[in-house]
Amino acid sequence: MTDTKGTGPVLEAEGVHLSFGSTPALRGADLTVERGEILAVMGPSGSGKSTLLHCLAGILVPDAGEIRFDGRRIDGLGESERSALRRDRFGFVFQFGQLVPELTAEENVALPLLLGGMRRAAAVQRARSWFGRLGLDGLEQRRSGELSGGQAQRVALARGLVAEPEILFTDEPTGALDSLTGEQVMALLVSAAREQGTTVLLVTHDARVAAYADREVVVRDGRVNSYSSPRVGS
Ligand SMILES: Nc1ncnc2c1ncn2[C@@H]1O[C@H](COP(=O)(O)OP(=O)(O)OP(=O)(O)O)[C@@H](O)[C@H]1O
Repeated sequence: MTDTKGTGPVLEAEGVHLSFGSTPALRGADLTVERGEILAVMGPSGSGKSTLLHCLAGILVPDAGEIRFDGRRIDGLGESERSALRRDRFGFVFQFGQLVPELTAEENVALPLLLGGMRRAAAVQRARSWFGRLGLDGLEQRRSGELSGGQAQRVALARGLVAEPEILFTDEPTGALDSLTGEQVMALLVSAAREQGTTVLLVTHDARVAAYADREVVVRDGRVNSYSSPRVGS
């Protein structure tokens, strides 16, 4: 599938509408995401940020409009194709790391590789290489209940990036952390994503979190209606 990788925008939403029953969540959302950029999606509570992220990631299917990944429409794909796309090309980190409690930290990180068909020994070895990088040395065998919030979120970050996804989708990744720990997680997220050229879509309320992005957009009433200038030097 990588032969479809082009040079245009990596992800686009055009005229996307989605309602939950009679509640309109997206009302003609347009967004273009450039390859390799770190984009913060901001906006008030209930404005449609998470719904937009879920449409772009192929989790939700819009009622109308188009979603394109690498120039190819994904909104018309069936559930199994969208699920393969999410597994093979995308990574995810949410507010509460959502580690599998029965698995050790290193098994959690290895999970996307195992789901992608990598042999267990190779997957665990690759997962382990993330622990030093994220300041998690010695925690490989812990289960999620034995980790602090910041440690668990760094494990979730390693899991989101271990398969070198083209896009990392992340929704309030530091929302459950105190501000210092949140800043550390953001700094690690940004440096790891840049190192491997992963595009990041970052939904957040928090201007301090958005400050790590190259660019910010604001969602209001289901539309992406305000663009800030790209940061100098980005
Ligand atoms: N599963 C759902 N069922 C019904 N309504 C929903 C559902 N998910 C979202 N909504 C509604 O859609 C609208 C947009 O929600 P969304 O979660 O995308 O907003 P948000 O900007 O991410 O909000 P927040 O910042 O509070 O997380 C809101 O009115 C919300 O109540």
